[in-house]
Amino acid sequence: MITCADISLQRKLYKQILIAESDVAGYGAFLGSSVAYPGDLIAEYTGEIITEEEADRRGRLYDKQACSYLFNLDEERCVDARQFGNKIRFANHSSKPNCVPKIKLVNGDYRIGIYAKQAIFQGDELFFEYMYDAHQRQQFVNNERVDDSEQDGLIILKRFPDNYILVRPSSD
Ligand SMILES: C[S@@+](CC[C@H](N)C(=O)[O-])C[C@H]1O[C@@H](n2cnc3c(N)ncnc32)[C@H](O)[C@@H]1O
Repeated sequence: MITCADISLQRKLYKQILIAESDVAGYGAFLGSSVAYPGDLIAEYTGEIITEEEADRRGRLYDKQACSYLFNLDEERCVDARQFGNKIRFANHSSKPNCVPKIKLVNGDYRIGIYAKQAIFQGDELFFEYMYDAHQRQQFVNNERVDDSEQDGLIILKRFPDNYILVRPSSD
């Protein structure tokens, strides 16, 4: 569902996010700020806006690698965060997530805000529910992620050396 913009997305009032090894799969995104309250904007899911056709083409490749950064914007367009996304693309899937994505119309553009569903504390891993197909959902359920050297984190991290912090903060 598309809803109207909120000020926090318009003003890019994002929380700090850290990347570290996930508790469930590969790398994950963790809250670096002290706390996020329900409804707070955490981050914006950014990337390349591509057509459904291109998403299908890339999706077949990503399926083979069992690692996808595609996010369906609407029936015709998709956001691919693999090459040009930001840290929130490392957020993993959960059926009981602490975050929820919302598509907002901001100054005529559709943007994807990732919002806190509940109170989230510094060092907590961030999850949202992916809207992938049944086959991929089953892979998550079975935890059948196949490792791929290009998607294992390090190559991507080298491409964006300034954007990533590989130390998980202590939650003490
Ligand atoms: C957007 S990436 C998330 C970051 C990823 N963990 C990484 O290291 O690059 C999405 C991919 O992470 C993996 N993934 C995400 N959530 C998962 C889960 N709950 N169980 C198993 N694999 C998951 C799948 O391979 C999925 O295609």
